[in-house]
Amino acid sequence: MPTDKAKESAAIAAVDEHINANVHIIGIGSGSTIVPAVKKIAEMVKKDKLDLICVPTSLQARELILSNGLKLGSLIEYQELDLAIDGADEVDEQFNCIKGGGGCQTQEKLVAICAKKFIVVADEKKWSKNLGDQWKKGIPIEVLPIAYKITKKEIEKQLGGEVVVREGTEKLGPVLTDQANFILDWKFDSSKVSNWSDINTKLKLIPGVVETGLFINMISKAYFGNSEGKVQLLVSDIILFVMTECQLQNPPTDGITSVHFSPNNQSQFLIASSWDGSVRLYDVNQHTFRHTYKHTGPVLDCCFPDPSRSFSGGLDRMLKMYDFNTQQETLMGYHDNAIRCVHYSPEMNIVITGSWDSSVKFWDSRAPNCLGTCSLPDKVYTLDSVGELLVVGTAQRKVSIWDLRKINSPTPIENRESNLKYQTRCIRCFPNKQGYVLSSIEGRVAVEFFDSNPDIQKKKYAFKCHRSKDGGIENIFPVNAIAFHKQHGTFATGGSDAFVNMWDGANKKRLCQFHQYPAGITSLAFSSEGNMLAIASSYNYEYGADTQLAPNDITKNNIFVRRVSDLETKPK
Ligand SMILES: O=C[C@H](O)[C@H](O)[C@H](O)COP(=O)(O)O
Repeated sequence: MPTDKAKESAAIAAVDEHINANVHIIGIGSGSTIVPAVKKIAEMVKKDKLDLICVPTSLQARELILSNGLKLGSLIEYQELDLAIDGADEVDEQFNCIKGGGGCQTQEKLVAICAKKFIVVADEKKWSKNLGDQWKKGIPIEVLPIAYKITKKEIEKQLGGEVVVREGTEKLGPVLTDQANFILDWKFDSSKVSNWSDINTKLKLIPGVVETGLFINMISKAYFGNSEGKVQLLVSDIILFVMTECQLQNPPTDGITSVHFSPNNQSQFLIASSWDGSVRLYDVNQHTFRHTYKHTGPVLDCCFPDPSRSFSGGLDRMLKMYDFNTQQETLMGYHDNAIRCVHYSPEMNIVITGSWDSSVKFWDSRAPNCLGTCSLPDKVYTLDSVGELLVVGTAQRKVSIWDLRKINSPTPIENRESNLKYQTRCIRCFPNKQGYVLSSIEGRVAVEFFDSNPDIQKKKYAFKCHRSKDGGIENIFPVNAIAFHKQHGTFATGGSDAFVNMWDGANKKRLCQFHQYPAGITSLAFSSEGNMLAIASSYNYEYGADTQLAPNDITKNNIFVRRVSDLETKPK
């Protein structure tokens, strides 16, 4: 259902941003939008071993906390909450909010005032210019049962409009709140209201009123999701940024090996190569699939030197160039075994291929012309270049560094061994040309430097990631993908645990973790502007036929395009 998707994306974006190891006591709101938020909180608590106590705003919230295995607290024990996350019936541009459409007010407001931050999650239809533009059911007001007729009369007398006693649907008579009070819904003429704070004060001064569903000046941040999974974030009546996560339609039908945005600040297009033998072109802005071309076997890598041309190679050993404008393909040449890596060096304007035939070849990007070949000690698994430097990772944990200015008579500048004990999976160079990040199949990442000066070499380090603990057993996942954010120098890693982490390598810190994707992450790419991250999620055969252990739905191959913010990608 589109609304469910909208609610879920808002809930997940808020939880992703606010729940971490520094948060210990939180308020849990009521309604339908809070349901995916609590599910996500429970996942994070389990995965990151968070010590979190949840204070409910209603009986529904209490049940939600308990059924998701979270620790329950109460306002009797805790009056200082790190934050509260709750749904809303309407939020206006002044940050006023109506709540209580589902029958809660007093407990919700108590939780909200105890929280240092009050975070609202809702679908985009709840966001309006003025209260009452969207929400037509009136302001919910909790009143003492004995006083309901008096308060109804008094509200109508003082404020005009019409007050309706909220009735149950399956049982005759007024609805009871969690505090066993009645609810009046005050239907007002929004054109006559200019100051919601005054209205709230007037309502609260009427005898018999316990609490109102008007939340004035209480929201710290509000997240609004839409049916495409876009989330808009509202902070003090300014839209700070738009976070988008959309899933591309018509994804590859088998494992996705590589994704790349078109370069030069024209990130409208994205290409993806796959084990299904295809290279697909998508228009990211329009969310449309544009075109595909085929190889005669699985395609293991591709690159996108300009918005109209791609290069690709795979098990059929061929390097192909494809022009999306003319829809013509050119066979550039062959390797003696599968082509595992296809990379474009913008600085040298050449295409570089690495193969399981233990060689790397350099290609003229304009014509089928091989410019040089270099021999490697073993099968090439990964390569990347920055400026004139090329780094190649092969089987047997070998790493060699080459000078791209000498491709006619290539000899390595340096041969190294990976600092990680297990097979190399991915290497990506720092945009500042000082080093590279290398990941292995054993949930670990190494940060390495080119300069052999011992003082610089002292700075290298490695860290564990993409691991989880389950009943005392540590699950360790391959780190398949690395992508640098060129503007901030930070990087993302994607693992077979289906998670994407953002790292600040210089300060040795994790910046954030996105939600878990349906299957392992096989490729990541930032757009050249740094505002989007493409995330390929597909089964990578780590579990062979024993797919019981594999995360979620291994039959799906998906490409997600996430609009990323500075909050997620910039060093703090
Ligand atoms: O009384 C109910 C609460 O105020 C809810 O948080 C509010 O009605 C929004 O609910 P939903 O998330 O189901 O739209």
